[in-house]
Amino acid sequence: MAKVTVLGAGAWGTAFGQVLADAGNDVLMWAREPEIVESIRERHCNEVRLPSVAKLPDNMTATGDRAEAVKDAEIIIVAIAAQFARVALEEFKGLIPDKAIIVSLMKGIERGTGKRMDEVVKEALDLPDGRFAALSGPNLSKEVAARNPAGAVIASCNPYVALRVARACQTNYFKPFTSEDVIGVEMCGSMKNVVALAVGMSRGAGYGENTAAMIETRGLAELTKLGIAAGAKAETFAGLAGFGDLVATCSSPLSRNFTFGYNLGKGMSVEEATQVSNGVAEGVPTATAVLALAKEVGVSVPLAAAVSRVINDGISFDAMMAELFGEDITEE
Ligand SMILES: NC(=O)C1=CN([C@@H]2O[C@H](COP(=O)(O)OP(=O)(O)OC[C@H]3O[C@@H](n4cnc5c(N)ncnc54)[C@H](OP(=O)(O)O)[C@@H]3O)[C@@H](O)[C@H]2O)C=CC1
Ligand SMILES: O=C(CO)COP(=O)(O)O
Repeated sequence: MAKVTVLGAGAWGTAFGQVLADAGNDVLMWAREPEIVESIRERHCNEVRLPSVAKLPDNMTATGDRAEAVKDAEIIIVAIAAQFARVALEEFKGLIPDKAIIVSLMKGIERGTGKRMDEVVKEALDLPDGRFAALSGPNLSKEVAARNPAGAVIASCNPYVALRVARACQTNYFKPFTSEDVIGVEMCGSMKNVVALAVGMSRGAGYGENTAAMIETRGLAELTKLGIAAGAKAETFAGLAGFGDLVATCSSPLSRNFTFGYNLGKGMSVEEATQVSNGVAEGVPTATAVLALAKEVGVSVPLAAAVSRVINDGISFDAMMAELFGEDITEE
């Protein structure tokens, strides 16, 4: 078993920390707020970000000190809101042990650069490809925290790294699979959030299964096309990180993206929906960020463009659908 550090004690960082602790690792959480550090270290809970868990495992503790957090770590998990990953990780540059493996749990595209989280993490830490892995899948944090059976994909260009991470997080309720398709796993995780926003909007606007199914299907086609153009493998989009996570995120009120979309569909503004959100809705910045990436690789992303119109220009869901439908008849 390994010494594992989790950077970011949000809902998913904490729930995944528990998976790692259940798998027998020594888990050290790093958080920037003293009250979260104190709550995990002294009372074995995270009342702020994961109140559904009454007691975290005893082999899980926390620190607010960056150097202490990573100094002995063999595996370092990054679970920070995607738009802040670069700035947060730059503070750890130079502190990370030479052989440590870095695993990203984040699902987003960086605004301003259009970069995936694998690119952001490697740039921020000056990390070689072979020490990086991305973990993604249908993993609603509250369900994983309740130890409901779940699966995920761990992707790395280095198969030994993927296997090492998989072994470190395998439990009787968490089933990891490995992959070499880092780009595919990253693209699935970030783009499904944009689709979940749109499905949430349709539900909030009062529409039923046909509308949701159309958005999910066309959304999967769009993210597959974009992902392949960015260098991903087609089969990844039919797997846990792709279709699997799309289904979970687009169907559950536990998803912050679905809920954020639902509130927009009911008529809230972006500001109002942000205020009532209980965690980061990564699809909001990603919907716009992905447009830069799509332009760069020459792929049209009508759904992401439409969602970004709702977010940036405040058009309604009905207006968004009217724009998406258009008048042209095209091949599916
Ligand atoms: N929740 C889920 O079900 C799942 C989430 N994910 C992904 O994991 C990532 C994290 O999600 P989750 O934990 O749920 O999100 P939360 O909103 O619960 O937590 C976000 C985390 O990011 C930290 N953070 C934000 N800004 C900074 C900063 N400038 N410096 C340092 N830390 C910062 C927050 O710290 P602070 O508390 O101080 O704000 C917090 O620990 C996201 O990319 C998400 O898409 C993936 C799978 C499942
Ligand atoms: O990624 C997730 C489930 O796999 C969590 O989705 P939200 O970030 O929308 O809560």
